[in-house]
Amino acid sequence: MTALLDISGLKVDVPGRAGTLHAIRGIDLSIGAGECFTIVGESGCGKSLTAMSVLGLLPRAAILSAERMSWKGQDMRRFSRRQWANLHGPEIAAIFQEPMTALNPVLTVGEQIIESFVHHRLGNRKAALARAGELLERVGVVPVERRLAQYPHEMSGGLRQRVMIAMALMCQPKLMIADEPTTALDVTTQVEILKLLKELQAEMGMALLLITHDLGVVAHMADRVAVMYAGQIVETGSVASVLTRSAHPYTSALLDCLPTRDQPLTPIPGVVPALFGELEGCMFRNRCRFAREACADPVPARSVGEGHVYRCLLEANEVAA
Ligand SMILES: Nc1ncnc2c1ncn2[C@@H]1O[C@H](COP(=O)(O)OP(=O)(O)OP(=O)(O)O)[C@@H](O)[C@H]1O
Repeated sequence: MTALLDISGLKVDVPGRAGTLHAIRGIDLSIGAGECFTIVGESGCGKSLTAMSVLGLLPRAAILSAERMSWKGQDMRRFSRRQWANLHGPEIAAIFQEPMTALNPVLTVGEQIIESFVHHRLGNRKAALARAGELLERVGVVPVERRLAQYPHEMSGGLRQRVMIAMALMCQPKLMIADEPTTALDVTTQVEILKLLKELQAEMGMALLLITHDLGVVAHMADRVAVMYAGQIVETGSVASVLTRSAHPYTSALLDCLPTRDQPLTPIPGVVPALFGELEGCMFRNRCRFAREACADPVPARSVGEGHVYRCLLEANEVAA
């Protein structure tokens, strides 16, 4: 299968007063048509900057480099402003944690939802409104006529996120990036929105890059997963393999801290190290119960089998043992 998105050796540095932050440190990522790929990890590990890199929307100060970064075979590193603009909507669309920041408070939902369809000349205003109506109906923002005339603040958080989803689907993107799309919502609404996203992904045949800090979400939604820690992918593979045969102590620790009925959420002790200066060896070693001296040296990538890869000195079955 040819990948839609194919990235290798992606790095993002953010220079600042305290020095240069090495926020993303050489990650590889490939997403095929129609698949659901998740990136999971704790706050600050670089998930959002990865999404922003793919969208060409990094903060101005950030410096991106990559050995390869291609969209359907085209080199994204050489994209002009116009090419990025052409990508947003018909190729890649995105939804974020807080829809209110993405929606314009002074425009009606109707005005905003048709904007990219009209901008990309996919049809006139009437065709755009017809498509918006169909999509709003599909995502459950009804009655459509009334909703189109409303302003974002007149809707609940869950409804606003549904509007964002409909808006992202207007130009039939090949890939939807959903960055923590349900984190700001209550638990019941979270489940509904995730279910909706999964259904729409199948109906529209689009790929989904879902960013989350929740391995439970990964288990329900994804085909493949990349576990990120301190700007690197420490383990990746099919969800079935990574969740049942986790080989990296960080993945295993994330799985152990999932809340259950009898056990409340238990955080992983310790904190993510600051990503400044020379960074050698495994970044998880200061929190890892298996850490040894050699963990301060560069860590090779090892295979568990069938595309399941991890970066650790331990043998694949040692974490579970
Ligand atoms: N605009 C920015 N300027 C400076 N540093 C930034 C900027 N955006 C992100 N960073 C830093 O880059 C690192 C990665 O941030 P990122 O937002 O990608 O993490 P994340 O995994 O998405 O976390 P969260 O789940 O909290 O959003 C963090 O250390 C963060 O402080």
